[in-house]
Amino acid sequence: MFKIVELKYKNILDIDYLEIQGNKITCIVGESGSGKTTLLKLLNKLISPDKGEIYFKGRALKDWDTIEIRRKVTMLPQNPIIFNGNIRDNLLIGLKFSEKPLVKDEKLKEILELVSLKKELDESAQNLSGGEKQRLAIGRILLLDSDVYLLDEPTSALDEGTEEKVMKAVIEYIKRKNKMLVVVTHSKKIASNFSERVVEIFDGKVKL
Ligand SMILES: Nc1ncnc2c1ncn2[C@@H]1O[C@H](COP(=O)(O)OP(=O)(O)OP(=O)(O)O)[C@@H](O)[C@H]1O
Repeated sequence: MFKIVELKYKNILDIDYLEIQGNKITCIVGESGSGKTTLLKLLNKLISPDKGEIYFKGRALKDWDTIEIRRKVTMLPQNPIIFNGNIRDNLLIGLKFSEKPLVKDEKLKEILELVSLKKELDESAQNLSGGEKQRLAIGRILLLDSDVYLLDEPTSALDEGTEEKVMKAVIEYIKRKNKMLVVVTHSKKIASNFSERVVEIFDGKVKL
């Protein structure tokens, strides 16, 4: 679904060729500062390559309308924003921003259960723990029903058991809906247990 050809971005990334298939769960691993987040931002057209081309569904990203691409490809940043208001507001805000139809509480409760967040929709989101906020943010983007999800260390604040449970549920959900998933993770366990392909970035290059 993504194809990267002779890409250079500042002195951060230098990728000769990389294909990321749509029907596989892909994990991106590599040491801190190697360029993983930068790669996700390029795929989401938040930044553009200095040289080379990225293709999405066979068409160069530069030829895609930015708004169209963001509707299809959703990136969850490492430190997602939690807005003032309650859990319901925080789940619905992504749909509001992207002008998609809102959903009923029943659906919101389903999503909370999926991300193992045992909280009421009326509870304030500001008091949630770091790991709970991460799960709320995962729930928020799952509601968007995008074609592709790019998750940047989505479960880094969770204990190992919860991390596994949440990743398993998210992956099942994404597979069931035929979506594409790319996850940046530091967890070797997540990469080995859940990914169908591991891409290692080392000093801005894809390690072969
Ligand atoms: N806009 C920018 N301008 C200059 N340097 C940048 C920019 N963005 C990131 N960098 C640098 O590029 C390198 C790669 O950053 P990136 O965030 O992609 O790494 P990462 O692999 O995701 O790291 P981590 O695992 O710590 O999140 C880092 O050295 C970072 O400081």
